[in-house]
Formats: sequence, structure tokens, C-alpha cells
Amino acid sequence: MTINGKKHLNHFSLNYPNVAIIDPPDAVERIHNRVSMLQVVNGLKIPSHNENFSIPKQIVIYDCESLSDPSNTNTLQFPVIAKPLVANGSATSHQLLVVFNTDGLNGLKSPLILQEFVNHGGVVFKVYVVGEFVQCVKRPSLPDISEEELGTLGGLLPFSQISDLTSQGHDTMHIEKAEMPPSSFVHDIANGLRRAMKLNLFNFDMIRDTSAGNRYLVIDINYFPGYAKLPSYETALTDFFWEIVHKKPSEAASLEIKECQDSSSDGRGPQLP
Ligand SMILES: Nc1ncnc2c1ncn2[C@@H]1O[C@H](COP(=O)(O)OP(=O)(O)OP(=O)(O)O)[C@@H](O)[C@H]1O
Ligand SMILES: [Mg+2]
Repeated sequence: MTINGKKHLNHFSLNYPNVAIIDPPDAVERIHNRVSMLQVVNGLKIPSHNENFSIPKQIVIYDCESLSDPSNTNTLQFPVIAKPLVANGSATSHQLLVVFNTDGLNGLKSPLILQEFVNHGGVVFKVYVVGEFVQCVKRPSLPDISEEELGTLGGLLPFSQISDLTSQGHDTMHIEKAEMPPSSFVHDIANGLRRAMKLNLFNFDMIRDTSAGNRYLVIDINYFPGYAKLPSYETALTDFFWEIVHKKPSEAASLEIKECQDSSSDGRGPQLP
């Protein structure tokens, strides 16, 4: 059954008043677009830390002809990553390219976003969220691109070929050595995103700027990611679902997300932590 939009959701909830809506479809839809996905990060307020977070500079291109006008792209510094605007799990929406100079812009297909590539030591921090459960893991990422290399590279390269650029591409020592971001910082961002997006089951990718060790950039948010890569995912997910199934509507009334989704008025049943 497809639930596509609020009208259907309300209809569904009225017919099945004891069914809990874990995450509303319109909130999931928001992270299927790489612009609205990261807007939420820009608006996020968390307690102060020595670390700060933002998103990489990016622009959206709806029409590739506009790429031939330098005034549309000269706010960005090369290299940039070209990402399809839509990020919905389809194979084409995850075909990314690194563009090294203006020549490379000719080979792109719209609609897309152009996002500045930030050197980050070849490590991405993947933060998994399951309700109030938060866990950060390190994973290999693209290698840094030096200014010297940049001058020698062609117009653009698909991601699959980037890891061959440097010897770091196949070496995992740098991942083991990489320091984790402070746990309280990660938790504050995760909880802030969970509330702002009104989603419980997602992960986000964060990188640490090599040139400023306390600067983190959120680059991607995925709904219901492959949790199998997360150690202990079975208990995190079963605890979460157990709590939902056993939570009475009256208990749910005091939960934070309830502020944003009034279940008593639309008959959706219990809302979630
Ligand atoms: N701005 C950036 N600077 C440097 N590296 C980046 C940047 N954006 C993305 N990357 C690298 O590219 C990878 C894929 O990017 P991203 O997650 O945005 O694409 P995706 O298609 O949504 O990927 P996935 O299918 O893993 O969710 C990241 O994990 C990271 O290694
Ligand atoms: Mg993604």
C-alpha cells in the first residue's frame, strides 16, 4: 500500500487508530531532495561546543545551460562534487562526479547540486539514529585532493575512479587512527536533527575539515539506512519497536515529537520518542 501524502495518511490512521506512524511520509520526502535535506542542518541550534558544524557551500542547477555562464558558478571553489538533486535510493540519484575545473561542468546533467569538495582526511563519520539511540562509526571516504593534483587532473571523474588517485585510496590505517568527534557533540546534532526533521530512523554523514580540525560538515542524510553496518543494530531496532508497541497513547502525549504532530486531533495514534 502506498501512503503518499497527508490526506492518505489521515485516512489510513482513521481506519487503523491503533497503528503508530513511525515517521511521517512528508518528513521522509524532505530528505529525498539534497537542498531541503541540508536546509534543516543550517537552521539547527545545539548547545555550544568547541566544535562547530555547517554544510559545504553548494548551489542548485536546474538547467545545465546556466553552467556556461561563469557568474552562476564563480561563488564556488574547485574541486566540486556534482550530485543529482534527487536522493531517493534509485541508482542514478547516487551517481556522483567530482569536477576539477570549468571544463568538467560541460559533462553534467541537471537537475543537480554543485557542492564544494572539502578535504577531510579520507574518513566519513556515519551517525546512526534509532529514536533516542545514537551511534557514530568511521568509514573510508574519498581521499584529499591537493592543489598540485588539482592542476594535473582532467575535467571530471566519477566517484568510482577517485579512490585510485592516491595511495590512501586502498589503505585503511588512516581510518583506524582517525579520532572520533566528541560524543556529546554528535548526540546534540543527532537529537537536534531528529526533532527538527520529525524523523526517528535515519543516519547522517559528517566529515571533518582537514584545514580546521574542529569544523564538521554534514554532507548527507539518509532515511532508513542499511543498519546492518551498525554494530548492535538488532538490539537498537528491537528496543525501539518494542517501546512503540508497548507505549500507551497517554504516555506518548508527553513525548517531544508530540509537540509537532498532534495525534489526538488527527487520530494517528501514539507518536514516538
Ligand atoms: N562535500 C564533500 N566533500 C568531500 N567529500 C564528500 C562531499 N560530499 C560527499 N563526499 C563523499 O562522497 C560520499 C558520498 O556522498 P553523499 O553521501 O552525499 O552521496 P549519496 O549518493 O547520498 O551517498 P550514499 O548512497 O552513501 O548515501 C560521502 O560519503 C563522502 O565520502
Ligand atoms: Mg545519501
